[in-house]
Amino acid sequence: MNVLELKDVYYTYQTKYQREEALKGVSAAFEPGTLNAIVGRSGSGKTTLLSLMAGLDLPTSGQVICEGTATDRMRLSTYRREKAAVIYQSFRLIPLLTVEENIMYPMELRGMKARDARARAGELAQKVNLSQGLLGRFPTMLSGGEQQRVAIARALGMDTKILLADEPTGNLDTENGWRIFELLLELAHDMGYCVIIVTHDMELAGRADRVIELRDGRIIRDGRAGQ
Ligand SMILES: Nc1ncnc2c1ncn2[C@@H]1O[C@H](COP(=O)(O)OP(=O)(O)OP(=O)(O)O)[C@@H](O)[C@H]1O
Repeated sequence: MNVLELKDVYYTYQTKYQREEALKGVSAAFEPGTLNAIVGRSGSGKTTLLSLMAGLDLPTSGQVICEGTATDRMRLSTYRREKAAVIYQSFRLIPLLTVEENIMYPMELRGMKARDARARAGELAQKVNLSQGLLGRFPTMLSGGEQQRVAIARALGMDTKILLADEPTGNLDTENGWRIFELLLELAHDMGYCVIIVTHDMELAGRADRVIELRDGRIIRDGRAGQ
């Protein structure tokens, strides 16, 4: 069963002076329990595609369908809150909040009581292998790999089935990059998340369950790693 489906998706950036067709008829379906890598050279449309799956905008034509409902049939803010959590290359943690508060933040926004959110934050920290001793620190007092784990724990607190990540290892050294990739793989295989990452790292992509390659806004390869 698909959790997310792209149906003939087109996206055009229209500025005052020019028109850029970034996606030209992209179709694909994504299943829970899988890690999918989107690759392609610079400007091929990867970030644009991820943005549509994240509900930041609607396709110019075509549909992004999540669990049977197209994003143009729901409020995008609801979609973003309930359906797809995003992890960024630059972590995007809130510097004035502690690690624990960063993880709690989206849960509290959803109306969870502070006590429950704190307990859940502790569980999620454990899930992403962040030691409890780090919970009281501020993000700047952590390594890049640790900060990305906090960002992943925060995303898990959104309770979505879809996890999107734009270059999640892009700011990390090779070893930490692999560790984060392995964590994402575990979240897909052991916890059933549908994980979709954009990456320039072909070695990492080769370990994903599936690799989708874009060129000039079209899919030119879609298959299991190594095919
Ligand atoms: N805000 C924008 N306004 C106009 N054109 C844009 C905008 N953002 C992206 N584009 C264009 O859309 C196309 C796809 O861009 P996109 O950022 O999706 O590619 P990408 O594969 O993620 O590239 P990179 O690997 O360099 O991040 C490119 O031709 C780009 O110049």
